Amino acid sequence: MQGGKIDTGVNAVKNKAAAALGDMAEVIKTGGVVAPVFLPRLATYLAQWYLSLAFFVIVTNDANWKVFDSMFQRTRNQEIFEEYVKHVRNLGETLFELISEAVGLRRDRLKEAKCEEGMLVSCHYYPPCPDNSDARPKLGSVQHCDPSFLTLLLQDQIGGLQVFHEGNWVDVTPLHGALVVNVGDFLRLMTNDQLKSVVHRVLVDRVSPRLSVACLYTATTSTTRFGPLKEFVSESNASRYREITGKEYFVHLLSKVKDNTRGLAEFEI
Ligand SMILES: O=C(O)CCC(=O)C(=O)O
Ligand SMILES: [Fe+2]
Repeated sequence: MQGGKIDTGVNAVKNKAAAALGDMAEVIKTGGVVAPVFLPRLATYLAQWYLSLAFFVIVTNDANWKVFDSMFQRTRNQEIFEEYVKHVRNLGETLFELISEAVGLRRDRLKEAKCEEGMLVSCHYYPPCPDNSDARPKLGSVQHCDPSFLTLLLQDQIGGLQVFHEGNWVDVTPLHGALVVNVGDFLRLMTNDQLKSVVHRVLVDRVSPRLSVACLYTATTSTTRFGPLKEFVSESNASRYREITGKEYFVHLLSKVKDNTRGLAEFEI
């Protein structure tokens, strides 16, 4: 993806996020498919005076674009958003092909298995938190694995994203013009644990607000059943998960607001 496109996306989001978030309540009332899935979870964890907002839009087909219409006509941000998502989808297609080959599958196998169909675009605005009265990390997003096959994340230059690696929280330092790509729970399920979903969280800055746009390839609205692909199951390597629909996974996830680092555990055999 060209750096210019990403810059355009970041700037558009920076300029318009506050307005879009301001309209969020109305969009939720009128939009139908907007799913503020993280809000209860964030509310549970945020410091008492600290508030983080996120809005979620499912982009699966033309009908759902109506939600973008309703949101971005107000903010005149629609074109840039659509263009950004188009570029992310192009990149995503290539990534799914590369990942398929990397795990020994046919190039188009993950596409064929419908990993690319649904997308959840999650725009985050994290206000700063100047409180240093104690040493506890100030969380903008609690630790979690993504409810996705794959997530393509655009973060601004503030930093704060961390992944849990070998017992430590490691900073994912922003790299100008780069997207962060991470494996989510659904790809872990499909590959029968060959690919692992990554545990991550977001710390807020003391001074500056932070913005990010996460595009999650996911199965939110799908009635399709997903389970370990037959290529990853054999006599010596039994299926570790039962088949689930996206809906089942999300219902379970929302019931576990305090800990979704192992959202898949529920579906283990
Ligand atoms: O804001 C970020 O950098 C990460 C957001 C995130 O983890 C998510 O949307 O799942
Ligand atoms: Fe995430």
